[in-house]
Amino acid sequence: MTSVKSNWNSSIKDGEYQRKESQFRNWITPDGSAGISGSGGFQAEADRYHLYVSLACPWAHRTLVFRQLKGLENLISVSVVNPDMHDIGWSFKHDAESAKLYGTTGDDLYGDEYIFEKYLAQDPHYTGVNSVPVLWDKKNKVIVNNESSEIIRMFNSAFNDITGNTLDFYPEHLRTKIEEVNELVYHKINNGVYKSGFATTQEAYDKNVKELFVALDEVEQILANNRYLTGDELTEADWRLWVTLVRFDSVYHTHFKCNLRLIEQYNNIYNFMLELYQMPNIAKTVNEAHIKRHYYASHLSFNPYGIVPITHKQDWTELHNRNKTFN
Ligand SMILES: N[C@@H](CCC(=O)N[C@@H](CS)C(=O)NCC(=O)O)C(=O)O
Repeated sequence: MTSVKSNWNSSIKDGEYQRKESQFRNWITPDGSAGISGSGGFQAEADRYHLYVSLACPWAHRTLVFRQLKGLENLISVSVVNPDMHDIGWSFKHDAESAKLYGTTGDDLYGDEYIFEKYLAQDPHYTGVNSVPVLWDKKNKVIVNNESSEIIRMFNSAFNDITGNTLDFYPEHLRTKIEEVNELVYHKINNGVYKSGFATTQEAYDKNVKELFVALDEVEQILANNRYLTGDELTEADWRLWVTLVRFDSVYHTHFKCNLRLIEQYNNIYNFMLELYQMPNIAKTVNEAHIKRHYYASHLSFNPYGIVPITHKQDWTELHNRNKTFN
């Protein structure tokens, strides 16, 4: 059928997981001028752009969160892949049951079967990673961008004139601080859980899992003294951490062997997680069944029977203590 291979095993070097660079780096801008990278021609418009996501993927999750925060729900449409990802990557397998359980939609725009078809449509010789999220231009039928850290920055400001939503999660005066926190959170936590879980040597696992928990201790301390990671304003840095937190106790702790502690055991981090979860329209971006099914049933080399464990229930709607601590 295809020579496309989508497998985390192909990204291992010296026992350690190496995340590959995203290749499509165009920017949507208010007037269609070129952004920080890539080419111009992608003007912010209602109903022109589309997101392809998995609800399991923390990187894709960031883009869904920003779609909500910035009031883009009616402007940017979404398709959700099937949680099971095997050799040829994300599929659009979809029926009434998967829709109900995992929120799948199929490729409701083009009827493709796999995500890789989007990439091959851009370049029949494409050999990069067939990842989600994909930000798609419905007008020109091209991929705009497949790097979530950039997609959230576009969403943060490019559509402001259309939506009138001027909330700013990357404010000028906090940028240095945000970048500093992102650096720690990305390498040691967001990607740290993957580097722990995908390690194929004891050394690589030991190193990464230790660094992960040192970083979590550091974050716990920051959140003891500050409501949010960069002070008293909620920024992209917080949301970038949060997508990993909501997957931690049910997946990373067990599946990726990040089991020194649960997030529930960190007073500040856990309450911070609850506070963000309870913000308007955010809870609906979390699909626990899709998350668990993806990780446990897709990485069969280290969970060969694809058994999805029961994980103990947490009530994320319970009262958090952040208002009391910081008023
Ligand atoms: N740099 C990308 C990373 C996205 C990514 O790694 N997505 C994973 C799912 S969590 C994926 O689709 N992987 C497919 C593959 O590795 O073949 C971003 O942040 O947007």
